[in-house]
Amino acid sequence: MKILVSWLAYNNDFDNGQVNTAGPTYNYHQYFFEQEGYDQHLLLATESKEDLPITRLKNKLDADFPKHNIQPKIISINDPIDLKEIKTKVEQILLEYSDDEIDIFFSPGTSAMQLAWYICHTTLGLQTRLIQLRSSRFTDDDKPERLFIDVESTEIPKGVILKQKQTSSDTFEYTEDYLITDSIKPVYENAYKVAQTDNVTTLIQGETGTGKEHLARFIHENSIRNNSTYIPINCSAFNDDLLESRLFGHKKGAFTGANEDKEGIFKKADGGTVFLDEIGDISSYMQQVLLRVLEEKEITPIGGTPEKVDVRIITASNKDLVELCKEDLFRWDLFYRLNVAPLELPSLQERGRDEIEKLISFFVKQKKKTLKKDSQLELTKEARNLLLNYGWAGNIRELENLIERLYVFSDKEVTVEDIPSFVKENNSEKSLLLDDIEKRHIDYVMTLYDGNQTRSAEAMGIALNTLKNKMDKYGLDRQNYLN
Ligand SMILES: Nc1ncnc2c1ncn2[C@@H]1O[C@H](COP(=O)(O)OP(=O)(O)OP(=O)(O)O)[C@@H](O)[C@H]1O
Repeated sequence: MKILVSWLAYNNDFDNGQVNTAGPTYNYHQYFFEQEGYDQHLLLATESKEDLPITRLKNKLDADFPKHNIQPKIISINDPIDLKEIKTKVEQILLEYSDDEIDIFFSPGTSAMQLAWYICHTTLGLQTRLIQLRSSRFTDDDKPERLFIDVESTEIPKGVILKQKQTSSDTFEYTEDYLITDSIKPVYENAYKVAQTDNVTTLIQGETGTGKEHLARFIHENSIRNNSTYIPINCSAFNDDLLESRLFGHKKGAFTGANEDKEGIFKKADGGTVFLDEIGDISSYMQQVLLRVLEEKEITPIGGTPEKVDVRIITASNKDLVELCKEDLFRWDLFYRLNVAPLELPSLQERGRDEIEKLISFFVKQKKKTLKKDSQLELTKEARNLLLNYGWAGNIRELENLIERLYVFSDKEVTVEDIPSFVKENNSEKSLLLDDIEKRHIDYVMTLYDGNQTRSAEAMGIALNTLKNKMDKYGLDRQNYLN
């Protein structure tokens, strides 16, 4: 079936109490309903005084377009600008048509109603399209123009509930535990938005040590669950039996050694957040169990009966889950359920030297405090360069650990001798000549900006001509960087 759904436009669909034939609903029927071949128009109105107008509008449409199937539906809404209430109601309606093609006529309604459409379109994973009309007053041919609102929808679990924000500020606050540099600012900004939307499952992807757990905790702390429990668990550390028991608990006597009832993490975190790290490593059996938990919102302790839980689930993986799905090692349906709000953290290499430098300074200051040192470490230029040229396969964690190690083993001034040999060995393959470093850096930045010399020069803080001259000098060809 092909359905059109829209709200009654209480002001614009009427003119002095009469149906406005230039109004959005009438216009839609006049110009687009038959052309699109709809089977039904679900015309929504809120209770109270709108029941009369909706009948009037339906009668007029029935008379002028007898073939059009119009189904008025009164929806009980206490407050037409209460987003949470409206969203819950329209979500239920849309889910009734989950097998159908649904065109949402976006224009009529309050802004909360429009926002509810938008959220449903982007999060419910249904076959919806958002449509608005440009009034004939603004078109060349005296006919309204139909426009599709181009936003990607994602395939995600049904029943996402937006809880209204309870924090007072619109953006997150920085604390001294975080360093949010340019490249990860957008990730944290998105994570903040994710945090404001309750019950949305998040998948954080990124190499080991890039800060996935850090980000998961940030989401919990900025969510309405921040006063409840947050429990992280590394799924790869357990076999199936142990993981199942850790997550869902067990009853006394469920297996040898189960001498008493034991609560699982999901129960302990009821009302809070569970962070499942290394989710790509769980077996197909556990994938199936987890999928059921996500679908039913209930857990079954080993040897027990199902129990409802209210837990926000954040997951992370340093493996590419799409690749795992393609290789049949991970279930697509579970992937879609987890990947409702994907977040990806870049590696230190991708973040570049500038940010590595900032992270070094950040941890030098932070560790002075946490390790209760009297004086702050200072790195000689050569020592610092060694760190900047290192590969950092272990990302932020490796960098943080190294600064701690330097605090333990070095005097106030850190020289090349203090830098561990694995860092120096990694560096020795690369020349430390300034020209070579500059060449490598230009190569890196040009790759980052796909050969765009203007942006690369800007990023490096040099003139475009200077960049061109240097590229000539080092024999770097712009063509090689174009995609
Ligand atoms: N934005 C940040 N600011 C300051 N420190 C950070 C930031 N992100 C991560 N860290 C620190 O880096 C270390 C590694 O981070 P985290 O444990 O979150 O990485 P991870 O990606 O979860 O690692 P793994 O894949 O091994 O589980 C932690 O000690 C964390 O405190």
